[in-house]
Order: sequence, then structure tokens, then C-alpha cells
Amino acid sequence: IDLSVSWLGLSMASPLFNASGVMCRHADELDRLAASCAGAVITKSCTLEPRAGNPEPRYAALPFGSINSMGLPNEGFRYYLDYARRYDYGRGKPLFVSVSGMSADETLTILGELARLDLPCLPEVNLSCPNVPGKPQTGYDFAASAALLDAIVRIYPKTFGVKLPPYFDPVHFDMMADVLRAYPTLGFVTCINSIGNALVVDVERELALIRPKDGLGGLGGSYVLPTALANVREFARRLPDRHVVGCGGVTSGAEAFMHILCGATVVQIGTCLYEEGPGAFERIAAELSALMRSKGYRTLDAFRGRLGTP
Ligand SMILES: O=C(O)c1[nH]c(=O)[nH]c(=O)c1Cl
Repeated sequence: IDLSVSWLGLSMASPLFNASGVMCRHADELDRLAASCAGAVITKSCTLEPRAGNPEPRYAALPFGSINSMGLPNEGFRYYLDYARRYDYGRGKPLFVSVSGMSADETLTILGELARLDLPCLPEVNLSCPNVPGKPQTGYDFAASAALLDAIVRIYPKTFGVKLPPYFDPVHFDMMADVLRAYPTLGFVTCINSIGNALVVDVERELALIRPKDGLGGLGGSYVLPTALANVREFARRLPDRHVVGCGGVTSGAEAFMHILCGATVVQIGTCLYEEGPGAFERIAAELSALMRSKGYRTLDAFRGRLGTP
């Protein structure tokens, strides 16, 4: 069974890696991911300046997933560019750098610096952070997304990707795909970010579970799997010459299989990684391999994007 993936000039031994935000804020965490069975590594979304993020409690594990309102805590982009400079690309694990400036200008400044370094890492531009009070998700504003992408391609000449929020209406899949299609250097779209602004209640204490935004936070884990799969399949259909990175609700080989069957080239793992640790990559890859064997598939290409309709 061959779980390898070759895409965007990269080669990965496993299609699985971390979702930005999980176990990737500090260099030691990133090194731990690089030493794990993950096929690649992505950094925590970075801003121009370091951020402490939102007041705690800001993360809670739930029966079927998680809620978070971290508020973009990160070490500032220079820290991650420095990590990207020192990273050992020769070990065959691509490095992605997630960028989420507090403004379009911040994002452009960060990408300009990244372009100047001309490193093998690829940017994933986060259009979908739901947790900075007062900061809307760019991905839900099609004009703002197009304006940002227009500016990005002028200062960042190489291949990049975007992290999208979940959409819930075919008209929105159409509109966002129309925006993204216009940028030939947009090599991948990562679907999905957490489902924003959910509210989880503690009945006994009659309190929201997290403090920021009076309890509103991004929902992750098994709760979001069906929405994630729909977004993967709909964008893969609309952007057949780009890659879709699946993200959302993967806790097992079967769920990784679902994302790839829906069209994902590779798959990110967030909540499950946060709760289980990096051993999740080995377990899920083994489960995926066993499932493929039981179905007679020897490679991921044998079933990628082949979901049918009854
Ligand atoms: O609160 C966060 O830091 C956060 N949390 C998320 O669930 N998605 C994001 O893109 C970000 Cl940036």
C-alpha cells in the first residue's frame, strides 16, 4: 500500500499533517511534528507582531470535537520565517507557513518578506480566522477576498494556498470558486477552517464553556465532518486543476479516506491531533492503509475524487 503524494513539486510519504493552529506555535512543537509520522508540517497562523491571544478559558474539548477562540496567539511572523530558514527541507517533509495578518497590509508585508527569502516552504493564507473580536472572516467577503488575492499575486510570485471557512450554500461555493479560479498561482485551497461562532453551554454552571466573545468560538472535530466533506467535494469539482487540502473531523483512517474520496489531495488533522498527540498520524495512516487493502486500492490516486451518487 502506497500512501505517498506528489503535488505542487512536493513529495510526501503520508497524506496526513497537522491543521494550522494545533501543536505548531513553538519551534519545539514544530520539530516534534517533523519527527512524527506526519507527511508535512504547517505553522500556527502568524501576524506581524507576536500576540498573546484571547483570555482563557479559550479552548474546550467536547463529546464530539472541540470549540476554540484562541484569538491568533503566535510568536510573530519573524519567528516563523526564522524557523522556515532553519528547517531541514532535505528530510522530505514540506513546510507550510500559515499567514493571517490582522489586516491586508500585514498579510502583504509578511508575504513580501517570505518572497524575499525564496525558501521552499509554501504559504497558506488564512482567510477564515473566526476568533478575533471585531475582525470578520475575509473568506465570507468575496470582494475583499478578490482584492487581497489581487494584491498577493503582485507581491508573491510563487505558488500559495488559502484556508477557507466553511460555506453552506451552492451559490457561495460558486462565488468563491469564481474568485479563486482567477489566480493561476493559487495552488491549493484548504477546506475547512472551524465552523465559526458556535456556542457551547455548561448546564450545571449555566455558563458558556469559553470566555472570549461571551462563549462564541470555532467548532472542530467530528461535529464538522459532513460540512468539511461537502466543502472539499464542491471546491474540488469547481477547481479541477487546483489541489484541495481536506481539513475537518478526521479521527480515523475511514474519515481520511472520505476526504480523499471527495477529492482531497492531502488531509490535515486538528482536534484529533490536539487530543491524541502526534501518534494519531501513525494510527490513522495504518487504518487508512488497512481500509485501502480491504478495498483493493494500492495508491491514493486509485480512489481520489471518485465519490459517486446513489
Ligand atoms: O483562534 C484562533 O487562533 C484560530 N482558531 C481557529 O479555529 N481557526 C483559525 O484560523 C484561528 Cl487563527
